[in-house]
Amino acid sequence: MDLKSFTSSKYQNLKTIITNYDLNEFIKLDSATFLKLAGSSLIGLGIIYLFKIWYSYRIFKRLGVKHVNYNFFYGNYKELLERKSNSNLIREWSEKYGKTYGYFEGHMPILVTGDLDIIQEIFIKQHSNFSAKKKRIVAASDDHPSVNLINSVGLRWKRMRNIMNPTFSSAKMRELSPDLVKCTDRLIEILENEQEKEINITNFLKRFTMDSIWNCAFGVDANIQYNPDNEYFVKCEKTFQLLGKPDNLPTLIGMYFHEFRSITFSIMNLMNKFLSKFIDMGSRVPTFWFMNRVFQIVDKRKADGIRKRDYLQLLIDAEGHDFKDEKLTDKNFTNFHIEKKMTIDEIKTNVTLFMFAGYETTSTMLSFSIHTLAKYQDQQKRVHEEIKSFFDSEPDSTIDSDSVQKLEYLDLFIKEVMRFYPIGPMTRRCTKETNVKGINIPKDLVIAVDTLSIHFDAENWGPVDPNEFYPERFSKETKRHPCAFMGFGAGPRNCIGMKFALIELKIALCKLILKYEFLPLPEDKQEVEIYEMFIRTPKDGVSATFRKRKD
Ligand code: HEM
Repeated sequence: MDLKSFTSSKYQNLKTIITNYDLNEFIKLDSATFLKLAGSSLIGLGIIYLFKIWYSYRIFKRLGVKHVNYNFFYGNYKELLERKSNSNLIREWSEKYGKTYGYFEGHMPILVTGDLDIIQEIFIKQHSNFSAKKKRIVAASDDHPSVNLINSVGLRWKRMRNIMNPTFSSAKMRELSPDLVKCTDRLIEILENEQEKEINITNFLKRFTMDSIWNCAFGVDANIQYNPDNEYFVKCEKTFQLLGKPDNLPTLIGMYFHEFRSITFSIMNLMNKFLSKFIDMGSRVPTFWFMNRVFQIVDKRKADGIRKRDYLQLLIDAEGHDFKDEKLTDKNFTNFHIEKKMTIDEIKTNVTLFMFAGYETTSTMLSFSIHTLAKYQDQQKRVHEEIKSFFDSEPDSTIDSDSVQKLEYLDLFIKEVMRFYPIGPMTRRCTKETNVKGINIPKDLVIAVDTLSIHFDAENWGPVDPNEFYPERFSKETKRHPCAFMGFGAGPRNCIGMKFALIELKIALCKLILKYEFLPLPEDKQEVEIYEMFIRTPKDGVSATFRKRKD
């Protein structure tokens, strides 16, 4: 008997007992008997929950898949929390257990895989059966009104993605390009005073990225780069530092009792609503400040009726009422009519997502790019030569979203940086039981991709040693597996902001490299220490010394 039928038969028995019980007798119970009854019910529930935990730990045995040794209740959290990078630990496990195996976060099983064919099945060929991602530690239920694109499931995800895809088209990028150039010019100007001394350039790149997002996504020019104490920057940066730290009760509940993640979220939401009546939550909790600020921008834009040609406007144009997503069934996504509409809650939560998904990722990739230019001086020379000769020989071309896309070597360089420094494991959650290459993946099982192993596997990236920085390996002539490069994920649910991120990176790098030369790194700065909370970032930022070019 499986767990579902076991629980259902127990439930039926309980129902019969309760139905046959005489209510008058129940009312007559004295308090001692009542306490006994309540106590035994609690013990009963505890036993059922313990049984559920025990049963969860057996999953990989049932699937015929190896798993990492675990402790009851903690699962593998002890090892995970001790490490600065989950990706590194997962890579070590892969060396020991093979390409596909399991581990446990608390008692939540995670199936890890570095097998490209399995990934292709899950991320591309059968993606509608894996239409969810791993839930955040404290997260709304899948059908909550405030769920955004990253956390949405099934047809709701499909509807939102259909609406949001055109907001990242080449035409849209052309419109956003002047703002990106403006923000880059500010960065160049500020760096002028920092020449010929070692600085932590990550701090400057972070402010640049945030400036770009406030301008391009929300239409707000908040003077972030010129003032390090700018409220917009400080509050948003704090939001990222606080997210997901395992030192508060809601996070601990979410980690060890993953079934209660949504309930914890709802309780926190209710508490926030209640407390907001008495205290200014925005001034105490940076995340609330940020959300409130963005929500005000949306409300004001709607109330004023002013139209802007930006990301937010496209979402506002898709506003609709009284529509429903069909439930995900066993057919694939293409058989459904999907409304191109979003509720106002969805608009707010998705415009906020631009910051959550685009800020740390882009500033981190920019930091790693600068580190690589300084570390590999021959690469810097090549990239510089290409940019210089392109813009010298095409005097009419200015640095914008179109021209930077014509620089072939710069493109290879950025991809190789992203191969070297992938942002971390990416996940899918199974939404319908599916057999993938002989493994019968049950509904709700989370699958995590071991990106680090894939990106450094000689089978995927040879013949030149994958530990060598070699951008030419990305040249069009060399055919690779479609899932070998996971820098922006894979399949229809890959990174929606990829085009925006690449253009931003390219505009910034073109301008920086044309103006400044990054000097070789001292011996002790050759390697960057990685820290991984949500994504793999340089722990203490990236150091750089640069000077104005004479040529
Ligand atoms: C260099 C910068 C960036 C990197 C390396 C990056 C990387 C990624 C990766 C690896 C994923 C997961 C893909 C998958 O699971 O298959 C992802 C998803 C996503 N990214 Fe990015 N990203 C970057 C910039 C951005 C920007 C600027 C935005 C702005 C909106 C953005 C928005 C998103 C969203 C919304 C998703 C979820 C898509 C979905 O679930 O449908 N990203 N990104």
